[in-house]
Amino acid sequence: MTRLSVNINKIATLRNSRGGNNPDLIQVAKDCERFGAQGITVHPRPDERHIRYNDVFELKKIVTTEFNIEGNCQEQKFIDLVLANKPEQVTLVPDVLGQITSNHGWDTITNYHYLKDMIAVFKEAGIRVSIFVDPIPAMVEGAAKTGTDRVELYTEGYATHFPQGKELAIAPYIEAAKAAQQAGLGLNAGHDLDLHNLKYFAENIPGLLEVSIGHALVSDALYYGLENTIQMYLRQLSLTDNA
Ligand SMILES: CC(=O)[C@@H](O)[C@H](O)COP(=O)(O)O
Ligand SMILES: NCC(=O)COP(=O)(O)O
Repeated sequence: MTRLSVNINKIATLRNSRGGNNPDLIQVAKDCERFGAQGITVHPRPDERHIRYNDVFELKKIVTTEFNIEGNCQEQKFIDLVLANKPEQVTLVPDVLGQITSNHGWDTITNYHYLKDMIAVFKEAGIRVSIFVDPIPAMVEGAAKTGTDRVELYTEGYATHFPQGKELAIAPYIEAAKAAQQAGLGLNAGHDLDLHNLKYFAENIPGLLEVSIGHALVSDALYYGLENTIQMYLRQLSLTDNA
């Protein structure tokens, strides 16, 4: 079954909005795991708008499932943070400063040499590496040459087009997933996955190992409660006969 990694960025957004420690990010991470989350994902950004660099050190002490740190390795502070905490996985995302959120994957062809060197640093430290890519087979094939362990398919396009036609929305992702399988890459996915579109995605994408979900899950938890929401997402994944 595809694993669910809960991205807790938006818990940190709420915490930071009042300057205190409510909600307590560390306690929420512990509870997410207790409620069934199979991983915790954070995406510390240079402006620390939500996850702070110090949060990562505290989370490393308590995460017992899989810790996935996402971010832009073009920032030395991010590299140092990951190497100091050695999470189970690092996901490299080509954000530029000031982006409201992540909105594109790596060009793994033009960035081949840079990614190959960067990935080697993290793998030398014993950290599994995933790189964020658009659902383009050539980008997946390019990723395979960099030595990465996995790719994470950027799923905003799927989520945006899903309501208009799920078959068309998922088509590029199936092709990209097949390219990952042919290249021997592990496959993750994330961004804007939610309770409406998750099951169809997971049951049609071959070899999907992990989804990381945050924004919609935390928003849903406002209505359904965090424990119930995590289990609703897990049910969407367990109901799928993963392709
Ligand atoms: C890489 C990606 O799509 C998400 O993991 C990202 O972490 C979302 O970041 P925000 O929570 O800052 O929108
Ligand atoms: N890598 C995707 C992620 O961690 C969460 O993305 P979102 O669900 O907040 O859009």
